[in-house]
Amino acid sequence: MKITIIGTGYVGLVTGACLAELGNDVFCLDVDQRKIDILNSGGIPIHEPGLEEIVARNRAAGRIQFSTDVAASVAHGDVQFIAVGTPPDEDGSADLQYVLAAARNIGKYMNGFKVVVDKSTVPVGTADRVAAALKEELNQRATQAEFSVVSNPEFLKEGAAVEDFMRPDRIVIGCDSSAQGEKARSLMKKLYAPFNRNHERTYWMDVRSAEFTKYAANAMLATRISFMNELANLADHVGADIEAVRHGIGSDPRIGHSFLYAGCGYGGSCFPKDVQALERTAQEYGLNLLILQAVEAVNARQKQVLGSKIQARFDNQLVGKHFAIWGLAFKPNTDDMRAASSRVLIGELLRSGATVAVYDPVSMEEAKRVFELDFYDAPELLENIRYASNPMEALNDADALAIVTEWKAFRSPDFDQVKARLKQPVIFDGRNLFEPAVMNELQIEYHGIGRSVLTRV
Ligand SMILES: NC(=O)C1=CN([C@@H]2O[C@H](COP(=O)(O)OP(=O)(O)OC[C@H]3O[C@@H](n4cnc5c(N)ncnc54)[C@H](O)[C@@H]3O)[C@@H](O)[C@H]2O)C=CC1
Ligand SMILES: O=C(O)[C@H]1O[C@H](OP(=O)(O)OP(=O)(O)OC[C@H]2O[C@@H](n3ccc(=O)[nH]c3=O)[C@H](O)[C@@H]2O)[C@H](O)[C@@H](O)[C@@H]1O
Repeated sequence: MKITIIGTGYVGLVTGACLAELGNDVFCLDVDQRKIDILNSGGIPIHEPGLEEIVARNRAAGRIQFSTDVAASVAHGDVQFIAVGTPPDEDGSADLQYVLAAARNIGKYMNGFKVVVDKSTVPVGTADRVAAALKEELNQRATQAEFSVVSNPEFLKEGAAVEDFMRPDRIVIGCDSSAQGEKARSLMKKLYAPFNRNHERTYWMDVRSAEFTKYAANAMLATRISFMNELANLADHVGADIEAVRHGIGSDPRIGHSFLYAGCGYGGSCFPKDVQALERTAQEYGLNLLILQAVEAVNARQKQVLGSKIQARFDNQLVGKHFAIWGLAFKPNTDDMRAASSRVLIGELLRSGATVAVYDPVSMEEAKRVFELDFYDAPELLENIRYASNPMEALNDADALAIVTEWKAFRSPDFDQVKARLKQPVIFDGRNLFEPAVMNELQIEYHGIGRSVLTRV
């Protein structure tokens, strides 16, 4: 099938590469010449396990091409996927300017029937706006060409994007019931057939429900995390261990084990923005989503939890103190630092007069870019960040270690070395990687999230 993907970011590039891998003829369009140049020279602009190999294999086989040529991209695909960003606007609502610009571009050049697929996460009602933008462009050209706008939200996770796309839990497709909608449905059915032959994992629904499903999923996951984080903070006070509680409740199949990990808050490009956008949608209809307001507030507080624990442990005297930080990305297996908890912690430490040595397996370059933005008002503080060459080296002469991201490489360190390098053996663990009892035996002072068991040496 001939497919065009508009936007070659995380979602667009993974979608394009995976669809090419299944034998489709894929045209990837982006407005960012730099990204297209990287892709055309054999590189990939993001860190995503397994993606580079798939892109290289399909490029060599001539099944995927990258370009900034809008007319050629519209001419290419019978199915046009819109996978551009939908960042938060100033009021938290989803900014649709890129989605609508992509739609207008399709309308400017299309001559025959096109299925236009909203892959981006977009508020309920966006498909109607995309259809209106297409019509407007067609009217301006006095051209009549048929189309159908389909909602096919994406549920992949960064760091596991290829695996998630290739082996989806579910495929949600929203089509309308017009003749064009039926035509679109049969094309989408054909396109997704290799993923689930009997379509046992495809959920067909109306367009608005499909749009809503995406926000409902992210909002539910964010809610579980904030709920557990709030309980973890209570566990710290009452002397319970949130990890034991997590196992205890997760074994109830009505609750399940996934996404119940307490930590130093959720980040990334999606949960924060999608929770906010859903709240704004509700406000447009005069409704307040009270649970989601609390989810956001709890998460904002949770991102400060490591900083607060460190302040308390050092009696609010951080001037001249030095901390090692393991993990900068918002989660493992990505270099993405959007809304990462590390940024809140490092902001707190530096602005309180401390210095830090940071280490992340892949986000070191991204960190330099991001910290310039975070400390635009106090650039002298950038001098107080040292970029370590490996996790152990980051520990040298630090007053404590703080762990923000649960990279595998941090899970079984040589604790003798950890103790030898730190000034004193103190660990603040924002992802509950270690067992308090083991830390106790090792004579390491351990501050987890909701683990209550605290040992002082
Ligand atoms: N990142 C993720 O894990 C997931 C993201 N999503 C959603 O997918 C959408 C895309 O997200 P990402 O891929 O992370 O964004 P991204 O920011 O990585 O990529 C978007 C790309 O679109 C390009 N672009 C913008 N306007 C364009 C236009 N008119 N024509 C062609 N290209 C254009 C940009 O240059 C950029 O390369 C968002 O709505 C997001 O919420 C959904 C599921 C997972
Ligand atoms: O819409 C999106 O873009 C995507 O958002 C999330 O994916 P992602 O943001 O890549 O990462 P997650 O693995 O969901 O983690 C998000 C944040 O939650 C935190 N988290 C996750 C799970 C948990 O139990 N506890 C917890 O604190 C992680 O550390 C991370 O900061 C969803 O999991 C995807 O299904 C969805 O497609």
